Amino acid sequence: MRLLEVSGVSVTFDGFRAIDNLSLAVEDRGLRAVIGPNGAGKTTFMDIVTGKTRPDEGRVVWGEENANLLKLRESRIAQAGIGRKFQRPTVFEDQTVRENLAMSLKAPRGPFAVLFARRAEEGRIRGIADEVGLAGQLSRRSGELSHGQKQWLEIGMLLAQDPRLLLVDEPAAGMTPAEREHTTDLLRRLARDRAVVVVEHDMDFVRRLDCRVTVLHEGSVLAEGSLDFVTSNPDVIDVYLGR
Ligand SMILES: Nc1ncnc2c1ncn2[C@@H]1O[C@H](COP(=O)(O)OP(=O)(O)OP(=O)(O)O)[C@@H](O)[C@H]1O
Repeated sequence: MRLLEVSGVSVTFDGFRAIDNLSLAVEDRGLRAVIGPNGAGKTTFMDIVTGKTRPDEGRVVWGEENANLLKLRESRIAQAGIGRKFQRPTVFEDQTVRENLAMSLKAPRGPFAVLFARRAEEGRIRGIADEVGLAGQLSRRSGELSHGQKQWLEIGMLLAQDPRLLLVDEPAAGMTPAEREHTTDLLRRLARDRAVVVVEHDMDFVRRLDCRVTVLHEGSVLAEGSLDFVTSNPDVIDVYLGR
């Protein structure tokens, strides 16, 4: 099923067209990599989807009901199921891994929910920690984690909100080879039952993701397909790889 559809979107900053008639669709499951040269519009694309930037024209529709995301505030879009992972981790360093995850879980409502909430919450926290590979780190102060572990914790914090679409900005940056491998496995696993869109510069990392690739250039889609397909496209070689 089609989860997100961006069509004919344009954004102009001070007369400069950062996004130019961009159309791009994302299915409800699976991984997608978005690549492209500096200034291609990758960050602005994510800003539009998350409601941070409003386009001048075009449509952005979401979910079964084709909800118009352009009418929703940022907080509403997050609640609708779009989670965004920025490049630098923003975990609470003085809190433990468990406390960081607990804060991100949806607050249970109602008097009966509260009675059972603690045990259920611990189960969720353990489940998420397991999923991102931090099961042995729950009691550690987050500030002591490695850079990669902080990134995984932040992904865990997003998972606590059950997103249907995860937008992940340059996850491999600053990671050791072992951390990259773990991150690739994690993203691929997460994409089994949700949509995961990864913006990434590192071609080796993209290759290991082994997924459909969208190449952006000057604010629109230049090519789309497997990595081998797009990297053999002469236009892509010209604007991105050949330099
Ligand atoms: N708020 C803004 N005001 C003015 N220009 C902007 C603004 N945001 C982005 N731009 C410009 O829009 C273009 C697209 O930027 P964007 O950050 O989306 O590209 P990118 O593909 O993410 O690049 P990078 O790979 O360097 O992160 C760039 O030329 C940038 O300078």
